[in-house]
Amino acid sequence: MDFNDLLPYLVGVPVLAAGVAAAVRLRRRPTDTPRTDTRPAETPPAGGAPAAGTAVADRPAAPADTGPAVPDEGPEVTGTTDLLEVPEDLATPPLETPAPTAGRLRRLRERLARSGSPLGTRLLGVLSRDQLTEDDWDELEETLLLADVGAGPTDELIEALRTRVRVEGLRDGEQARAVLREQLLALVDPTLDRTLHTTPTTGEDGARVPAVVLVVGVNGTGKTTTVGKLARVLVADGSSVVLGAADTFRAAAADQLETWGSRVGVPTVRSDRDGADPAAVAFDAVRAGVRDGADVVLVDTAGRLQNKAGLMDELGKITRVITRTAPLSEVLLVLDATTGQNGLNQARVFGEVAGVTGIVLTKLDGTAKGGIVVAVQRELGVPVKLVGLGEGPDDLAPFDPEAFVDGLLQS
Ligand SMILES: Nc1nc2c(ncn2[C@@H]2O[C@H](COP(=O)(O)OP(=O)(O)OP(=O)(O)O)[C@@H](O)[C@H]2O)c(=O)[nH]1
Repeated sequence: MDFNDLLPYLVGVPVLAAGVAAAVRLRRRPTDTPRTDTRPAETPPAGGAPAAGTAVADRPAAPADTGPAVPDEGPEVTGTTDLLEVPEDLATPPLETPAPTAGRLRRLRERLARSGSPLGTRLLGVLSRDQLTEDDWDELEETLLLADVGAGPTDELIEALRTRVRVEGLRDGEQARAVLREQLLALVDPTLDRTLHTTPTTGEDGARVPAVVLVVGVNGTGKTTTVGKLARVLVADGSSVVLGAADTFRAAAADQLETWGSRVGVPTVRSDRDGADPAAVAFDAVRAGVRDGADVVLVDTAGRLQNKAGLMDELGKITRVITRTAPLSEVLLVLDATTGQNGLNQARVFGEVAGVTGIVLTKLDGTAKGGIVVAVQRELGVPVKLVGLGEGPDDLAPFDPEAFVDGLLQS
């Protein structure tokens, strides 16, 4: 799906329809209490036995005790998720209507203006001077490096600008702006495919399989918030969504996710046991998505592991367990735009272990250092697909290179 195609005419009807459908699904298999499984966390179930006592709810529900971890290898794990009965008066909360995504990136202008003089404006200030001296070129270079553009892309841009100034000359500010805009755009690379793959596929047996989006990144970068915002975007687009709260490290993360989902009628598969096996939750979420005929399953993860080997183990296991049921459509790496070089180091590690297909750059509203967009794309060789522009529920925008560069060059 291309978010830029998001239909401005989307209003409450599809949202309400999705919400009602979610509520109906929740009541399809009522049980009096959540299933309880008291087996120890690391004991693999006997062949084909349930993997985890995870629960599905579209609002915070009674804690479900979590069963054992999903065996990484071994017998196939069969349907495991129990559904909680939702009391009638709670089952139909008022649903919100997410804002259309078209044009959201325009908000970047005002957010960037609040967080200081954007990179493009500072560059333009130097480039518009009469007769550029070597000191001016040094200043341009320093500005780019301080904005986290990275050494390689900075050299490229300076070289391209020097050539254009030499060949064309810069007559006035307007021309300087046009040249800078063109060169910044080339650096951000409008040719990269930024489509977010969220279309269901058909399995070998002909069955419909939801698109599965795995969201990874270190803690605090905004993963859970991004999953919640993305669910809203998808619902606005008319897709049915299931959330998987595989960030089992922080119990509140599941509550947070469930709250995001319930606001737009999207169910959340979760465990309330701290430290439950994240792969078990991810597995159950995907199975719930298949069973309910969902279009997309979004899986939130913890990313707290201190070393690369641990991270590789955990993400590897989650991936293997998910792909027993459905292929991964996207692995989105969430990065905090304000963390600069540190964020790049994280990106490198996740890029190596997680097979990242797209980057979500959050907190772009909190920095005028837009250069991180360029640096991280170069570092990982994958495009920035979405950007976070604030803490509001609809502050997630599809990344559009032109709108981004225009935001940087605002006067
Ligand atoms: N300003 C701003 N804040 C954001 C943005 N995205 C997320 N946040 C905030 O960042 C904080 C951390 O977000 P979470 O979604 O909890 O981060 P997380 O990566 O899931 O964290 P863990 O669950 O601890 O791993 C929250 O206060 C969010 O509101 C954004 O685009 N802009």
